[in-house]
Amino acid sequence: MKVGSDKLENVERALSHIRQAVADQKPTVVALPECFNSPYGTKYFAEYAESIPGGYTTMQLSQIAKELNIYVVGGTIPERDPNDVKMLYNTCTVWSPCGELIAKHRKMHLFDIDVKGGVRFKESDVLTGGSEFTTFQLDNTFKIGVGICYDIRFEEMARIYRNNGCDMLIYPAAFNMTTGPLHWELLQRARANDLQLYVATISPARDPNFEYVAWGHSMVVDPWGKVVITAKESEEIIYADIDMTLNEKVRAQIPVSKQRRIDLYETLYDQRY
Ligand SMILES: NC(=O)CCC(=O)C(=O)O
Repeated sequence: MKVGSDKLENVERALSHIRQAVADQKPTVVALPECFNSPYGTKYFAEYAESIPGGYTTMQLSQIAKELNIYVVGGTIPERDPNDVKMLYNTCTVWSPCGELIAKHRKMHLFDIDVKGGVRFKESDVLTGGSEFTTFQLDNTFKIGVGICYDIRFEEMARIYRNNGCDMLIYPAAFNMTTGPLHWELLQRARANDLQLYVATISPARDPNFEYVAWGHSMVVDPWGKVVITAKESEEIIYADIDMTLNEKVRAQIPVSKQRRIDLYETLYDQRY
C-alpha cells in the first residue's frame, strides 16, 4: 500500500483497498502494512499517534471490519498511551467481523540498527517496546501470532507462538533497501520452515521520494518454506488461500518438532514441542 504524508488520505486508501479485496475475493482476513497512516520515521510518530481504541484510524478499522464482516489485521499505527501521553508505541490492532478489538500488539523489539553505508534507524529515540505476546483465533479454528517487522528477526518469539499453538504468524512490516534484498524473504522462509507454519508479511509500497524507502514485496510463505505469493515493490493487493491442514501434514512428514534434543539445548523454552 502506498503511504503518504496525509493521514486521512492514507486511511481512506487503506479502506478502499479493503473494500476492493472483499469485492474481488471475499477473504476471511485482510491485513495492512506497518505504519499505514503515517510515513515511517521517528520524526513523524508523535504527530500521527492516536490512542487505541478511540482514535480516528482504529475507529475506521473497527467500522469496516463490521460492515464487511471480515477480520482486519490493522497493520500498525503510532499509538499514544492515554495514561502517559509521552509514551508512544508501534501498534497493530486486530478486529473481529463484529468490529470488536480482539488483539493489540505493541512492537516488542524496536528497530535500532546502524549498517555502515546503509540504513540507520533508531525507533527507541521515540518509541517504547511492548512486552506482551499477542495471538488471536479465527472462528476458534486457526490461531495466529502477531509480530511487527523487526520482531521477525527474533526466533524465540516465533518459537513461543508455535509452542502456544499458533498456525500462522502475521507481521506487518517495512523492511528497507539495505536489509530487504538480503533478509526479507530469508527470514520469512526461515520462520516458516523452522516452525512449520504459515508466515505472512505486509509492507508499504516502495516510494523512492521518502527518507525511509520501504522494500515492499508483501509475501505469504507456507509451512514447507515455499513462497505462496509475493507482491511487487509497488502497490498491489495479494491473495492467498491458506490450507488449514498443511501444517499438520508437513509436521507429520518431517517431525523435527518432536525430534528436538531439548535435553541438550539448555533452553528455557516450553518443552512441549
Ligand atoms: N520497521 C522495521 O522494523 C524494519 C526492520 C528491518 O528493516 C530489518 O532489517 O529488520
